[in-house]
Amino acid sequence: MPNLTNPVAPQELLVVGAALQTGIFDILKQGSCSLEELAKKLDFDLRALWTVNESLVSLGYLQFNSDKYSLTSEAEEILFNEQSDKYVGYSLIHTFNVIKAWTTIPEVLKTGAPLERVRDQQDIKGFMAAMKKSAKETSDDIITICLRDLPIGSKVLDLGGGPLNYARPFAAAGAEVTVQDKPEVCEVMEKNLLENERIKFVPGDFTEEVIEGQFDLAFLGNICHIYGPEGNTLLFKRVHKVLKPNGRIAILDFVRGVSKRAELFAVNMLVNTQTGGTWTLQQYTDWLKQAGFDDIQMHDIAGRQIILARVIT
Ligand SMILES: C[S@@+](CC[C@H](N)C(=O)[O-])C[C@H]1O[C@@H](n2cnc3c(N)ncnc32)[C@H](O)[C@@H]1O
Repeated sequence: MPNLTNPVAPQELLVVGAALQTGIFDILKQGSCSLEELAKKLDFDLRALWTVNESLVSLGYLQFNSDKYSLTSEAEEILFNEQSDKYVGYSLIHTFNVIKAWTTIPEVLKTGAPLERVRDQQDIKGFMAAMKKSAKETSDDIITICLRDLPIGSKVLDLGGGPLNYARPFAAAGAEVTVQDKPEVCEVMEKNLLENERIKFVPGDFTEEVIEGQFDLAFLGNICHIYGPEGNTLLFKRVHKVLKPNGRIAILDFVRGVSKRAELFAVNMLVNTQTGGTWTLQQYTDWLKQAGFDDIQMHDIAGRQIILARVIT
């Protein structure tokens, strides 16, 4: 019986995460395969694949009938049925990658820098799915707070908004949304836009430049934890330049000293980024003021904080 929440079985998470990351489940979703067919499609070692597959059979994710492996109905539900309460889907790849990264803490403690890792398309898919899952329950409240008192049709810049978790509800609320994200993310996510969605993708690294414009609101959702004090101050200054007089900046993140998750989440940033971490309200206030913002307010939404500030005119 699959049980991904069983805390005494991290091995289950690791073997299922690896099978999802490497595409074993994706191929079996298309139809059943013999060991040899599956090994050929994925270019895998037979003994290794047999060992992993048999462990997945014992855990209830795969079944083996008439010399072929296929997904069990429970695995289909957990991994592929977005309507199910049990759905975990590709976000599991992200969990798998987080675990891999956290095992490097001993090395990172010595060097202070994350270990080099190459991320493939499957990793990006996993990351996007995890972001979607975490935004699902809170996006409506966040959009309401951000757009409060702004006119319908406001221009919104969503920095790092590639996963579309907030861009979509902003657009549905009547805003005209521009998303700036990394080119590789834009390439994957632009294909998911629906016809007539008022969202424009602009590929580009915002640590180099922020797209020009005159925006009513700049939304920085879960990006300030990726960068350090210097990077965030610079980013806020760049954002200030592309906002209208009286324009608003909204920062969504775990604020250190307020969110119960901030300290532990900072470890994830330690093992994955050069300068990232979680920051206090005082730090955000100082950086925002240095960049020319004032009227700073903070709201709590389900354990995350949203900080709003206004361009001083
Ligand atoms: C943690 S995700 C947050 C996604 C979304 N804003 C949300 O809150 O669900 C960070 C996003 O910022 C993007 N990002 C990070 N650094 C960036 C940079 N320097 N330039 C452009 N995009 C960046 C990533 O590609 C990713 O899509």
